[in-house]
Amino acid sequence: MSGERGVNTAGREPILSLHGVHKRFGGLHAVNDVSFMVDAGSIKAVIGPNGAGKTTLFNLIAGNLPVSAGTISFRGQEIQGRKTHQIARLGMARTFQNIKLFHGMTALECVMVGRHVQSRSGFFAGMFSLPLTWKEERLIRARSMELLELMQIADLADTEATSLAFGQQRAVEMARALASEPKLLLLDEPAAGLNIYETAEVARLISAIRDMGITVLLVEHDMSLVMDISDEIVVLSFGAKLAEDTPPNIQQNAEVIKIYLGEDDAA
Ligand SMILES: Nc1ncnc2c1ncn2[C@@H]1O[C@H](COP(=O)(O)OP(=O)(O)OP(=O)(O)O)[C@@H](O)[C@H]1O
Repeated sequence: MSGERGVNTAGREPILSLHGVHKRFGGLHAVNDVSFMVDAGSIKAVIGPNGAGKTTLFNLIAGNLPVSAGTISFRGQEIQGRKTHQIARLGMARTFQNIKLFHGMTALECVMVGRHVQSRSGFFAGMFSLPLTWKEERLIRARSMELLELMQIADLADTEATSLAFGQQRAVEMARALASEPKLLLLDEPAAGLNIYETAEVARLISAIRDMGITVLLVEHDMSLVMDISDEIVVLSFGAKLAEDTPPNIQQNAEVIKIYLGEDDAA
């Protein structure tokens, strides 16, 4: 098959494919006929001005919202219409634009809850504190500590998560998402609210996650982060796909430049 708009799709191995995806909220067409693929092992970014439909698209992919039309295939299975926990069990994890950590839990405990999705006792045991076997508990704790080490916050394992600095909370959230051992990680604005040093650290972490063999799809406003780490970029404008290409080509795309220059907070 030949590629569309600058991207060669021949011989690709998508882990995620969207075909003709629509989302309407009453009269508002928030996502309008969006199609693209995410190659296994790649980092792909979705960018676009405020209100372009990026978060809505993430919510459709992760099952937080039902699609109005179209298909979403993940690891060879159509997932539109499935529940979030069913999609999570297929190997998808996500973080949220607004960090969602549990009050009263340490950083380590937050990551361990993420791990319960994969444990034999399962997600509900994690949520309702049903007893895990001693062996399961020990393995989950050890793996969760490894993830905190990967995120370079192992020394904060016993600190209450919501009392951590913002950048550290993002690292906990990424570790929690990784704890379910996803094949695809969705990151919704991982650099939002971070300073340039924390953003550089997040860029390093995302590349490290990809190097672990995990595919990454991210929504992000920080253009230098997106251009640095992405293999490909999808640009949304008013819910529709405006462009899909490599970072150098997106930077030179006249239509993309136009929508960003027309925006007050263009990067
Ligand atoms: N639950 C909802 N009900 C009605 N309208 C919604 C809902 N969620 C999003 N929208 C609208 O859909 C459009 C797309 O919103 P969305 O949050 O997906 O954009 P975005 O690209 O993620 O924006 P931002 O960069 O500001 O986060 C906006 O006009 C928004 O107001």
